[in-house]
Amino acid sequence: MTTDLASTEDADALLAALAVLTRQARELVDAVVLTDVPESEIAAVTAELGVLTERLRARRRTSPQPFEIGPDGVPRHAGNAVTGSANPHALPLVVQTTPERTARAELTFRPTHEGPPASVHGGISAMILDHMLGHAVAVAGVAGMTGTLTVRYLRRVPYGEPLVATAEYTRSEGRKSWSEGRIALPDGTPLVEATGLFVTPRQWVENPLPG
Ligand SMILES: CCCCC/C=C\C/C=C\C/C=C\C/C=C\CCCC(=O)SCCNC(=O)CCNC(=O)[C@H](O)C(C)(C)COP(=O)(O)OP(=O)(O)OC[C@H]1O[C@@H](n2cnc3c(N)ncnc32)[C@H](O)[C@@H]1OP(=O)(O)O
Repeated sequence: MTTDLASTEDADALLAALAVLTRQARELVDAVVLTDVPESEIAAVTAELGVLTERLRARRRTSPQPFEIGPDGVPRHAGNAVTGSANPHALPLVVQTTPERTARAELTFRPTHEGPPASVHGGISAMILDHMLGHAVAVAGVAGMTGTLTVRYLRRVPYGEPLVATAEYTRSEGRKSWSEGRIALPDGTPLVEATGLFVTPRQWVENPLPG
Protein backbone atom coordinates (compact mmCIF):
# COMPACT_ATOMS: atom_id res chain seq x y z
CA MET A 1 0.00 0.00 0.00
CA THR A 2 1.36 3.42 -0.92
CA THR A 3 0.23 6.63 0.70
CA ASP A 4 1.35 10.20 0.39
CA LEU A 5 2.07 11.07 3.98
CA ALA A 6 1.11 14.47 5.27
CA SER A 7 3.63 14.38 8.10
CA THR A 8 1.65 15.76 10.99
CA GLU A 9 3.22 16.06 14.41
CA ASP A 10 0.61 13.58 15.66
CA ALA A 11 1.59 10.98 13.07
CA ASP A 12 5.29 11.46 13.86
CA ALA A 13 4.66 11.22 17.61
CA LEU A 14 2.62 8.03 17.12
CA LEU A 15 5.32 6.45 14.98
CA ALA A 16 7.97 7.45 17.52
CA ALA A 17 5.96 5.85 20.33
CA LEU A 18 5.45 2.72 18.21
CA ALA A 19 9.18 2.53 17.58
CA VAL A 20 9.83 2.56 21.34
CA LEU A 21 7.18 -0.14 21.87
CA THR A 22 8.71 -2.16 19.04
CA ARG A 23 12.19 -2.00 20.56
CA GLN A 24 10.72 -3.22 23.84
CA ALA A 25 8.94 -6.04 22.01
CA ARG A 26 12.26 -7.09 20.45
CA GLU A 27 13.82 -7.07 23.92
CA LEU A 28 10.97 -9.30 25.03
CA VAL A 29 11.52 -11.75 22.17
CA ASP A 30 15.24 -11.88 22.92
CA ALA A 31 14.46 -12.45 26.61
CA VAL A 32 12.03 -15.28 25.75
CA VAL A 33 14.63 -17.00 23.60
CA LEU A 34 17.27 -16.92 26.33
CA THR A 35 15.24 -17.07 29.54
CA ASP A 36 16.06 -19.72 32.10
CA VAL A 37 13.59 -18.69 34.81
CA PRO A 38 11.50 -21.38 36.53
CA GLU A 39 8.22 -22.65 35.10
CA SER A 40 6.11 -20.75 37.64
CA GLU A 41 7.72 -17.48 36.58
CA ILE A 42 7.16 -18.32 32.90
CA ALA A 43 3.47 -18.89 33.65
CA ALA A 44 3.20 -15.59 35.57
CA VAL A 45 4.87 -13.60 32.80
CA THR A 46 2.68 -15.31 30.18
CA ALA A 47 -0.45 -14.20 32.06
CA GLU A 48 0.78 -10.60 32.27
CA LEU A 49 1.64 -10.59 28.59
CA GLY A 50 -1.83 -11.85 27.74
CA VAL A 51 -3.29 -8.78 29.45
CA LEU A 52 -0.92 -6.42 27.64
CA THR A 53 -1.67 -8.07 24.30
CA GLU A 54 -5.38 -7.47 24.78
CA ARG A 55 -4.72 -3.78 25.54
CA LEU A 56 -2.93 -3.39 22.21
CA ARG A 57 -5.75 -5.24 20.45
CA ALA A 58 -8.30 -2.75 21.77
CA ARG A 59 -7.99 -0.86 18.48
CA ARG A 60 -6.60 -2.69 15.47
CA ARG A 61 -5.47 -1.64 12.03
CA THR A 62 -6.33 -3.87 9.09
CA SER A 63 -2.67 -3.97 7.97
CA PRO A 64 0.78 -2.91 9.29
CA GLN A 65 2.04 0.66 9.11
CA PRO A 66 2.14 1.48 5.38
CA PHE A 67 4.78 2.14 2.79
CA GLU A 68 4.91 5.92 2.50
CA ILE A 69 6.72 8.58 0.55
CA GLY A 70 7.58 11.13 3.22
CA PRO A 71 7.39 14.89 2.66
CA ASP A 72 11.14 14.84 1.92
CA GLY A 73 10.53 12.31 -0.89
CA VAL A 74 12.29 9.53 1.02
CA PRO A 75 10.37 6.23 1.21
CA ARG A 76 9.75 4.80 4.65
CA HIS A 77 7.96 1.64 5.63
CA ALA A 78 7.54 1.35 9.38
CA GLY A 79 5.68 -1.96 9.01
CA ASN A 80 8.33 -3.65 6.85
CA ALA A 81 9.44 -7.10 8.03
CA VAL A 82 13.12 -6.30 7.48
CA THR A 83 13.51 -2.57 8.10
CA GLY A 84 10.33 -1.51 9.89
CA SER A 85 10.73 0.62 12.99
CA ALA A 86 7.21 -0.45 13.99
CA ASN A 87 7.69 -4.15 13.27
CA PRO A 88 9.18 -6.27 16.08
CA HIS A 89 10.01 -8.94 13.52
CA ALA A 90 12.44 -6.58 11.78
CA LEU A 91 16.13 -6.78 12.72
CA PRO A 92 15.73 -3.83 12.00
CA LEU A 93 18.02 -3.42 9.03
CA VAL A 94 19.19 0.17 8.49
CA VAL A 95 20.16 0.43 4.83
CA GLN A 96 22.25 3.30 3.57
CA THR A 97 22.68 4.32 -0.04
CA THR A 98 26.34 4.96 -0.77
CA PRO A 99 27.55 7.84 -2.99
CA GLU A 100 28.02 5.19 -5.71
CA ARG A 101 24.28 4.36 -5.32
CA THR A 102 24.91 0.92 -3.85
CA ALA A 103 23.29 -0.43 -0.70
CA ARG A 104 25.18 -0.90 2.59
CA ALA A 105 24.04 -1.96 6.04
CA GLU A 106 25.85 -2.81 9.25
CA LEU A 107 24.03 -5.52 11.15
CA THR A 108 24.33 -7.85 14.09
CA PHE A 109 22.10 -10.91 14.23
CA ARG A 110 20.77 -12.06 17.59
CA PRO A 111 20.20 -15.49 19.18
CA THR A 112 16.56 -15.23 18.09
CA HIS A 113 17.83 -15.71 14.51
CA GLU A 114 19.41 -19.06 15.26
CA GLY A 115 19.05 -21.91 12.78
CA PRO A 116 21.95 -24.38 13.01
CA PRO A 117 23.51 -24.29 16.50
CA ALA A 118 25.33 -20.98 17.10
CA SER A 119 24.57 -19.90 13.54
CA VAL A 120 22.00 -17.74 11.77
CA HIS A 121 19.17 -19.51 9.94
CA GLY A 122 19.80 -19.54 6.18
CA GLY A 123 16.33 -18.17 5.49
CA ILE A 124 17.06 -15.13 7.62
CA SER A 125 20.24 -14.44 5.64
CA ALA A 126 18.27 -14.83 2.41
CA MET A 127 15.63 -12.37 3.63
CA ILE A 128 18.26 -9.77 4.43
CA LEU A 129 19.90 -10.24 1.05
CA ASP A 130 16.55 -10.08 -0.75
CA HIS A 131 15.99 -6.68 0.80
CA MET A 132 19.52 -5.44 0.11
CA LEU A 133 19.33 -6.49 -3.53
CA GLY A 134 15.88 -4.90 -3.81
CA HIS A 135 17.23 -1.67 -2.36
CA ALA A 136 20.09 -1.71 -4.89
CA VAL A 137 17.75 -1.93 -7.88
CA ALA A 138 15.42 0.67 -6.33
CA VAL A 139 18.18 3.26 -5.94
CA ALA A 140 19.24 2.52 -9.53
CA GLY A 141 15.75 3.72 -10.50
CA VAL A 142 14.35 0.31 -11.47
CA ALA A 143 12.49 -0.81 -8.32
CA GLY A 144 10.81 -4.18 -8.63
CA MET A 145 9.43 -7.26 -7.00
CA THR A 146 11.76 -10.20 -6.47
CA GLY A 147 11.37 -12.68 -9.30
CA THR A 148 14.29 -14.95 -8.50
CA LEU A 149 16.77 -14.99 -5.64
CA THR A 150 19.83 -17.25 -5.75
CA VAL A 151 21.78 -17.64 -2.52
CA ARG A 152 25.16 -19.26 -2.00
CA TYR A 153 26.10 -20.06 1.59
CA LEU A 154 29.89 -19.98 1.88
CA ARG A 155 30.54 -19.96 5.63
CA ARG A 156 28.33 -20.17 8.70
CA VAL A 157 26.89 -16.81 9.75
CA PRO A 158 27.45 -16.00 13.42
CA TYR A 159 25.10 -14.01 15.59
CA GLY A 160 26.26 -11.51 18.17
CA GLU A 161 29.04 -10.22 15.94
CA PRO A 162 29.06 -7.12 13.73
CA LEU A 163 28.66 -7.93 10.03
CA VAL A 164 28.27 -5.89 6.85
CA ALA A 165 25.74 -6.40 4.05
CA THR A 166 26.27 -4.76 0.66
CA ALA A 167 24.53 -4.92 -2.70
CA GLU A 168 24.78 -3.31 -6.09
CA TYR A 169 22.71 -3.08 -9.25
CA THR A 170 24.28 -4.83 -12.20
CA ARG A 171 22.05 -4.53 -15.30
CA SER A 172 18.54 -4.33 -16.79
CA GLU A 173 16.69 -5.81 -19.77
CA GLY A 174 13.29 -4.23 -20.22
CA ARG A 175 11.42 -4.51 -16.90
CA LYS A 176 13.89 -7.10 -15.55
CA SER A 177 16.83 -5.91 -13.45
CA TRP A 178 19.61 -7.78 -11.70
CA SER A 179 21.63 -7.05 -8.60
CA GLU A 180 24.09 -8.90 -6.43
CA GLY A 181 25.15 -8.69 -2.83
CA ARG A 182 26.70 -10.38 0.14
CA ILE A 183 26.84 -10.59 3.92
CA ALA A 184 30.45 -10.40 5.05
CA LEU A 185 32.70 -10.07 8.06
CA PRO A 186 33.94 -6.52 8.69
CA ASP A 187 37.23 -7.45 6.97
CA GLY A 188 35.29 -8.27 3.79
CA THR A 189 35.33 -12.06 4.07
CA PRO A 190 32.05 -13.11 2.40
CA LEU A 191 29.75 -15.45 4.33
CA VAL A 192 26.71 -15.52 2.04
CA GLU A 193 26.38 -14.26 -1.54
CA ALA A 194 23.25 -13.67 -3.58
CA THR A 195 22.12 -12.62 -7.00
CA GLY A 196 18.58 -11.52 -7.73
CA LEU A 197 16.28 -10.78 -10.64
CA PHE A 198 13.71 -8.08 -9.91
CA VAL A 199 10.76 -7.39 -12.18
CA THR A 200 9.16 -3.94 -12.27
CA PRO A 201 5.48 -4.91 -12.33
CA ARG A 202 3.59 -3.75 -15.38
CA GLN A 203 1.24 -1.68 -13.20
CA TRP A 204 4.17 0.21 -11.57
CA VAL A 205 5.24 1.32 -15.04
CA GLU A 206 1.70 2.38 -15.88
CA ASN A 207 1.10 4.00 -12.45
CA PRO A 208 4.51 4.90 -10.93
CA LEU A 209 4.81 5.27 -7.18
CA PRO A 210 4.54 8.89 -6.08
CA GLY A 211 7.73 10.72 -5.18
C1 LIG B 1 8.45 -4.46 -2.26
C2 LIG B 1 8.30 -3.00 -2.11
C3 LIG B 1 9.09 -2.25 -3.17
C4 LIG B 1 8.73 -0.78 -3.23
C5 LIG B 1 9.63 -0.09 -4.25
C6 LIG B 1 9.55 1.38 -4.22
C7 LIG B 1 10.59 2.16 -3.87
C8 LIG B 1 11.82 1.52 -3.39
C9 LIG B 1 12.40 2.16 -2.22
C10 LIG B 1 12.86 1.45 -1.19
C11 LIG B 1 12.68 -0.03 -1.15
C12 LIG B 1 13.98 -0.74 -0.98
C13 LIG B 1 14.08 -2.05 -0.90
C14 LIG B 1 12.95 -3.03 -0.89
C15 LIG B 1 12.69 -3.68 -2.18
C16 LIG B 1 12.54 -5.01 -2.36
C17 LIG B 1 12.93 -6.05 -1.40
C18 LIG B 1 11.91 -7.12 -1.15
C19 LIG B 1 11.14 -7.52 -2.36
C20 LIG B 1 10.17 -8.61 -2.10
O1 LIG B 1 10.19 -9.31 -1.14
S1 LIG B 1 8.97 -8.83 -3.29
C21 LIG B 1 8.06 -10.26 -2.73
C22 LIG B 1 8.35 -11.52 -3.48
N1 LIG B 1 8.01 -11.42 -4.87
C23 LIG B 1 6.74 -11.46 -5.31
O2 LIG B 1 5.80 -11.57 -4.56
C24 LIG B 1 6.53 -11.35 -6.82
C25 LIG B 1 5.22 -12.01 -7.24
N2 LIG B 1 5.08 -11.94 -8.66
C26 LIG B 1 4.57 -10.86 -9.30
O3 LIG B 1 4.09 -9.91 -8.67
C27 LIG B 1 4.63 -10.86 -10.76
O4 LIG B 1 4.71 -12.16 -11.26
C28 LIG B 1 5.84 -10.04 -11.31
C29 LIG B 1 5.70 -8.57 -10.87
C30 LIG B 1 7.17 -10.62 -10.79
C31 LIG B 1 5.84 -10.09 -12.84
O5 LIG B 1 4.55 -9.76 -13.30
P1 LIG B 1 4.31 -8.78 -14.55
O6 LIG B 1 2.95 -9.09 -15.07
O7 LIG B 1 4.59 -7.39 -14.20
O8 LIG B 1 5.40 -9.19 -15.59
P2 LIG B 1 5.42 -10.38 -16.68
O9 LIG B 1 4.84 -11.64 -16.13
O10 LIG B 1 4.83 -9.83 -17.93
O11 LIG B 1 7.00 -10.64 -16.86
C32 LIG B 1 7.87 -9.63 -17.36
C33 LIG B 1 9.22 -10.29 -17.62
O12 LIG B 1 9.73 -10.79 -16.37
C34 LIG B 1 9.93 -12.22 -16.44
N3 LIG B 1 9.54 -12.77 -15.13
C35 LIG B 1 8.38 -12.59 -14.48
N4 LIG B 1 8.40 -13.21 -13.32
C36 LIG B 1 9.62 -13.79 -13.20
C37 LIG B 1 10.22 -14.56 -12.21
N5 LIG B 1 9.60 -14.88 -11.06
N6 LIG B 1 11.48 -14.99 -12.39
C38 LIG B 1 12.13 -14.69 -13.53
N7 LIG B 1 11.59 -13.94 -14.52
C39 LIG B 1 10.35 -13.51 -14.37
C40 LIG B 1 9.00 -12.68 -17.54
O13 LIG B 1 9.45 -13.91 -18.08
C41 LIG B 1 9.12 -11.53 -18.51
O14 LIG B 1 10.37 -11.65 -19.17
P3 LIG B 1 10.50 -11.32 -20.73
O15 LIG B 1 10.14 -9.86 -20.89
O16 LIG B 1 11.94 -11.60 -21.05
O17 LIG B 1 9.54 -12.21 -21.44
